[in-house]
Order: sequence, then structure tokens, then C-alpha cells
Amino acid sequence: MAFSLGISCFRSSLITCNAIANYNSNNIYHSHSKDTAFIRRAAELADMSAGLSSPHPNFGCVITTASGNVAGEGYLYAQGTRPAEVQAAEAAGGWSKGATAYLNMEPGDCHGDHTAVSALVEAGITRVVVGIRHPLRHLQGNSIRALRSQGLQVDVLGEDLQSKIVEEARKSCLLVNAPLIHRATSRVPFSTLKYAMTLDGKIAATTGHAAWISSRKSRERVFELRGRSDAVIVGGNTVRKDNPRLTARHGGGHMPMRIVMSQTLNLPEEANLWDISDVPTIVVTQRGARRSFQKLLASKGVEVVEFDVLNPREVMEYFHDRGYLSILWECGGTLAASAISAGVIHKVFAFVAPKIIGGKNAPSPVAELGMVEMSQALDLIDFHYEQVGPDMLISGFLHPIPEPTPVIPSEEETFAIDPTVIPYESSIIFFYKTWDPYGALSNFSPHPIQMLDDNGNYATWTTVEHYYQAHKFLGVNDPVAKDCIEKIKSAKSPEEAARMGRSMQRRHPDLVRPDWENIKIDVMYRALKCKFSTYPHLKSMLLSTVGSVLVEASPHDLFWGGGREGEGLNYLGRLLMKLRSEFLGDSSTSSESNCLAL
Ligand SMILES: NC(=O)C1=CN([C@@H]2O[C@H](COP(=O)(O)OP(=O)(O)OC[C@H]3O[C@@H](n4cnc5c(N)ncnc54)[C@H](OP(=O)(O)O)[C@@H]3O)[C@@H](O)[C@H]2O)C=CC1
Ligand SMILES: Nc1c(N[C@@H]2O[C@H](COP(=O)(O)O)[C@@H](O)[C@H]2O)[nH]c(=O)[nH]c1=O
Repeated sequence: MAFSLGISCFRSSLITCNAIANYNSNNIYHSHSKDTAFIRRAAELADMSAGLSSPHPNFGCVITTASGNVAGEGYLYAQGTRPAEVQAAEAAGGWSKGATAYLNMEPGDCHGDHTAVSALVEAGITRVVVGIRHPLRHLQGNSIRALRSQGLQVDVLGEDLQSKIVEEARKSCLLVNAPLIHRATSRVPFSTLKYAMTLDGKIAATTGHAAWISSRKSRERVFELRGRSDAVIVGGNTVRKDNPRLTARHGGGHMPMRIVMSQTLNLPEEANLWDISDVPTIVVTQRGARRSFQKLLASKGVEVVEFDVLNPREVMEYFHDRGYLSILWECGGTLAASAISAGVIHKVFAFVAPKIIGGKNAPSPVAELGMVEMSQALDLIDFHYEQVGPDMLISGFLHPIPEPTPVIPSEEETFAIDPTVIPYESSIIFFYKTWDPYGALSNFSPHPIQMLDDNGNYATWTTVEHYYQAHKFLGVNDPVAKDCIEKIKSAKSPEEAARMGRSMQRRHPDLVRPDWENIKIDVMYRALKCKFSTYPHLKSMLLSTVGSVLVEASPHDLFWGGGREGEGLNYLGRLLMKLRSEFLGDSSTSSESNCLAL
């Protein structure tokens, strides 16, 4: 079938085409080799839209005939456009009958229309090989189940197919959607630190002059990296020294937001970054810093966001909550060291130019990390070397890509908490973000509660999270604690309330009520009982989950959440299951006594 390779491989790298062609001509690979070669091709296709549109899940699909020829290919250009599977099936036409489809990732059926699944079924595909399950929990497994229920054979790498080469191919699928996997498993976006340095390890001359260290070709590569990111971030000093633009000048592609981190706000009044005609800029700063300068920035249309504590982790958590998937750090060594220390940098791209500038005080890419012995050095994982023009690009990971598959907690343990869960027949309901299915179980769901305060008056709390966070400081005889309660109470969002409560607790543990650790579960239970008593539809939803284990899928909160690997204590899930039992045990259960159930 000569049609296949000629048409389908024109966009692929030579290596992949050769691998497939070799397979066809020599037939030397066993079945895993064939499957993994096509899965890698699907991942390669999936990567094609990166940088063209705003980052989104990357999907690629390859359809092959029984004899191993490529009949059709496709990749998702952007969210909401025609799915990769639809395009591949159309390209394959009649050759789809009895064919195998290779998908780098399980399709996500966000809108309930099963477009990708239907396309494969209607095309007559009989086998589907999936690189990874969808990392978002409410979508995970749905399409695989739907395909299997239609009689298709579905093989998932690492589950139904296992070997060293399968693991390697699976890794390419994890890589192509690393930002989405991070979104599903951690509280911060996927961050890449990029810098250009001379052969003697300097990112600027002693004077601070840095234009340019790397070659034009390397800098064009940087434009492409920017286009693949949701935002580019620099520190105040880079703005002062370089007056950067930070735009992705790679030809009509996606433009990332620009973020400046500055504690002092001692920044120039005129700067390229304050020109927001092409793309917006956000300045994040310390609360109260140079209010007059903040006004000036606002008058230019630059958004200013104040933080109680301006550090890379808080800033990244904030941008995660704003929905950012991936961030490119193009700062100098000072901020880079701070970000690495905070554990928010996942990947490094270092362009090394074959030139020497010298200078005892010339800056280097990463400033003080507090390490004293070489044995403490951070080792890069999965590193890669590539020549770009005259420069060498070294890239690698500081942290492995997290495993997206959730670990299921033991059913016996759950039965002990809630006897309505029948061991071996239960299912798990994960909840986390309020927009997810069962998102209303989250403490961040927008359901105000009214609870009696110390003065015998009913006070309204915007969310359970507001109530919970503020109660850390209740009864403490200190004006700062009282002020903090009021601030948390009027926080615009539960995210903000949580940030305030947590950071105050970290910075001023002396202001937290002394009995907090003993009473926090009761405080939470009271608020939850009030919420679910106040809103009948929420109570019905909770009751509809009978028989299921409820797990708050928070990867970072190991007390209230289930943790990344099921290692969390899942106290929120436990309390909800306890409340469910209480509601079931007595249909006339009164509402929480301190609660004004509407
Ligand atoms: N070759 C390359 O790839 C690059 C080279 N450079 C060069 O590096 C030099 C600047 O490096 P450097 O001074 O390290 O600049 P940075 O970009 O690291 O900026 C440091 C500034 O970041 C702000 N900041 C805010 N929060 C924090 C925090 N938690 N930790 C640390 N910093 C924070 C502060 O700004 P503020 O003082 O306003 O409060 C601080 O002074 C310039 O000469 C520039 O040309 C810069 C980027 C890339
Ligand atoms: N000097 C240097 C880099 N410096 C980075 O690029 C920014 C300038 O971007 P722009 O104004 O958009 O061209 C600058 O502030 C710093 O973050 N990058 C590189 O790839 N190579 C280089 O040699």
C-alpha cells in the first residue's frame, strides 16, 4: 500500500518515517515495536499545534491498516476544533475498516457528545491503542469505557501493554501533555527556566549588558518556546537592565502574557512591557508597594496584583488558580534561584554560547541556593543535548512528570468510616475544582452559609472555605488576628481566603488559636453540615453518592485531601461521607444548630 507513507509522513521527522518504513520493509519489529512507533508518531502529531494556539490538551491520532501501513493522521489544532480522531478517520476513508487507531491520549469528552469516540466507532476501527489515560479525573477512563462498550479492543500503554519500549513510548505521551498533567496533579503550572549563558557561565557582562549571548537561531527558538507558554515571567531587575519585550515573534502564533515580579516596584515609568497593545502584562508585587506607581501602571492598562508574601510559590499557585498551564521563566539568577528553591521550576532550557566574557561579578544563571557541597547539586533528569546554530542547547527536568493515574485508597479503610460503602462494589468519586463533576462538594463551591457568631448574630460566609480559614484566628485577643478574620471574611474568592489564612498561619503561628489542631475537624464539620442543610439540591447530590468513596483530589493537602498518590488522609472526603451517613440515618436530621439554613 504505497499510499500510506507518502502522504502521511510528510510532516513527520525522518527518524519516525524511517522507523515505520523499516518496519514495513523488513518486518523486524515485534508487535510492541510497531505499536510504540505509531504511538510516538501520535505524540509527535499532538505536539504540532503547540505554539500556534493557546496551550491546551494536545491530541494526535494515527490510523493504520492490518498490515501496518498508515492510512490517516490528524491532530487537534485548538480546543473546540475538529478532533484528531475525526480528521484521521476522514483521511483514512475506507481503509479504517478493521484498522487500528493510535492515540497519544484518551480523548476528553467535555461536552458529552463523544465526537472522537463516535468517529472511531463509525469508521469501523476495531482496535485502539492509547498512550495515556486522560489526566483530568472526571474525564479519565470515560472514552476508554465507551470504546470498549462498543466492542473495540482498547490497549492502554503501561496497563494492557507492558515492556521497556512501551514505557519509553508512554513517556513521549506524558511529555507532550506535561502541562496538563501538572494541572491535574499539582497546584502550580508547569514551569520552565530558560537562560542563555556564555561558555564561562555568565548571563550578562559585569555591567549587566546581555544583548546578545545566544545566536539569532537560538533566540528564534526562544520565540517558539514563548509561543508554547501561557506566560513569560521576569524579575524587576531584568526589566530595569534589559527593557525586554518578551513577545513571541515566531510568526502569527500564540502570544503569552507577560508577568513581572517586583517587590519594590522601583521600575521605570516607560518600558516596553507597559505597552500592552499586542499582549497584556501583569505586575505582581508586595502588598502596599509604591501605590502611586501602581496607579501609573493601571493607567497604562497594566494589571497589578498584590501579594502579602511575594514568593514564587504563592505567585505560581495564584496563576494556577487563574487557569495557567505553563510558564516560561526568563529572569536573571536572583529570581531563578528563588524559584528553584521554592520547587516551582520543573524543566530547564540552557543555551550555551561558545564565547567567554569573564568578570568576577558578572551574573550567573542561578544565584544562591545555599548548597555547600557538590553532592547537593540538583541532577537533571532525562536531559537532552542539541546544537542550535553555534550554540548548545541543554535541556532536562528538575522533577519527574507526575504520574496521572490516581491510586485508589483501600476499601476496607473506607468501610470503617462509612458502612454504606460495600467493599469490592464501591466506586470512587474524586472532587476538587468546583467546575468538575461533583465540584459542589468542594469547600470552594459558591454556596454561602449563615452561622451564629460570638455575639449571637447570624453572619454570612461566602463559602465554607472562608468560614474555615477565618476560624483559625477566632478568639485570639490581638487586633491583627481580628483584622485578619475580617479580611478573610471579605476575601473576593475562596482561593483568596485560603491564601490569606494559610499565609497568615505560616507567618504568624502565634495568632492561630491554641486549640486549633483539636477543633479544626469540628469547625469544618459544622460548616459542611450547614452548607448541605441549607441547599436541598446539594443534600440530594451528596445522598446520590451513596455507595461511593468520596475523595478530595487535592494533590498537595495531605490532611483534607487524598494526596497525589492516595497518601493523603482525605479528611474532607471522610467528613462528607460521615455527613452522608448522618443524613441517611435520620431523615429529619436538624440543621446545624448554629446554622441559619435558608
Ligand atoms: N542571559 C539571559 O538569559 C538573561 C540575562 N539576564 C540578565 O540578568 C541580569 C539581571 O539578573 P537579576 O538581577 O538576577 O534579575 P532578576 O530577573 O532575577 O530579577 C531580580 C528581581 O526580581 C524581583 N523579585 C521579586 N520577588 C522576588 C523573589 N522572591 N526572589 C528574588 N527576586 C524577586 C526583585 O525585583 P525588585 O528589585 O524590583 O523588587 C529582584 O530584584 C541583567 O543583567 C539581565 O540582562 C536576565 C534574564 C535572562
Ligand atoms: N540575553 C539573552 C536573553 N535574555 C532574555 O531575553 C529578554 C529579551 O527579550 P526580547 O526583548 O523579547 O528580545 C531578556 O530580558 C532576557 O529575559 N535571551 C536569550 O535567549 N539570549 C540572550 O542572549
